[in-house]
Amino acid sequence: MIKVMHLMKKIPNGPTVLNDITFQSGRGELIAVMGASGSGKSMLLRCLGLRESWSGGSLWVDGTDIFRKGYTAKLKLWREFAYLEEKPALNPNRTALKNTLVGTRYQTPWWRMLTGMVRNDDYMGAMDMLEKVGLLDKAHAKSSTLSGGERQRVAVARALVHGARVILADEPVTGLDPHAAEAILNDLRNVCHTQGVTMILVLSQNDWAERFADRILGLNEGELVFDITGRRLTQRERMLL
Ligand SMILES: Nc1ncnc2c1ncn2[C@@H]1O[C@H](COP(=O)(O)OP(=O)(O)OP(=O)(O)O)[C@@H](O)[C@H]1O
Repeated sequence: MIKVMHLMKKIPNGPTVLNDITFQSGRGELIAVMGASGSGKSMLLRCLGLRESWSGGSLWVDGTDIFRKGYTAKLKLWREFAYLEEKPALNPNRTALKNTLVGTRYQTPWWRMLTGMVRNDDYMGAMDMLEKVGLLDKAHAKSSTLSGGERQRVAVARALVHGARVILADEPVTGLDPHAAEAILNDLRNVCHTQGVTMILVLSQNDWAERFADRILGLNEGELVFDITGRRLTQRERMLL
């Protein structure tokens, strides 16, 4: 479904941050990206979400070469690939439910962006999605009262309600207590497997990646040093990070 071929990112007058990254991912996979600080994890996500230009390489989604297809293909990708920052921007005065219903700029009609008006079907869809990410009991809480992890999950629910098929999230559980982090990763994995959504997450802890991800990509100094499926890392692989 997603095929990344020879992705290269060079900062103008600066370093090469990603070099010759090639991998594929299937529908409904949860993929963890691991690597030391500065290895290029955030840049990889930003490049996949087209938040950064590519210096080289090609991106194929469902058989379409995105860079060759021009603006319409990119627009489709911006709609379908949700890039979630470490601290997603939510309206603090709106409830979790309203924030879920009102999407980001590429996903929401202008009148809904301004007014927050919703239809009944949309309302039920958003409640379903909040339930799937384990937040039904917080649906009517103002987002300013939610924890960092809960806000991340509202952002995930919002992306899913607005038709995201791929979610790119940078350290979605960093800073949470281990128990909460594991519960969230469990919810996210269920969403992948039941909704056919692909998630590519930067995860800082090896054991979370090993326990929850279907695949693990390892980055070191901008290079992909391993791409493993369905098993734990070997000692040698750990040393590569
Ligand atoms: N605009 C930029 N100009 C120069 N260097 C940059 C720029 N953006 C990123 N870099 C460099 O690219 C490298 C990778 O950055 P990136 O943020 O992707 O790392 P990371 O693996 O996500 O790190 P961390 O775990 O600390 O967040 C770093 O060395 C960073 O300094």
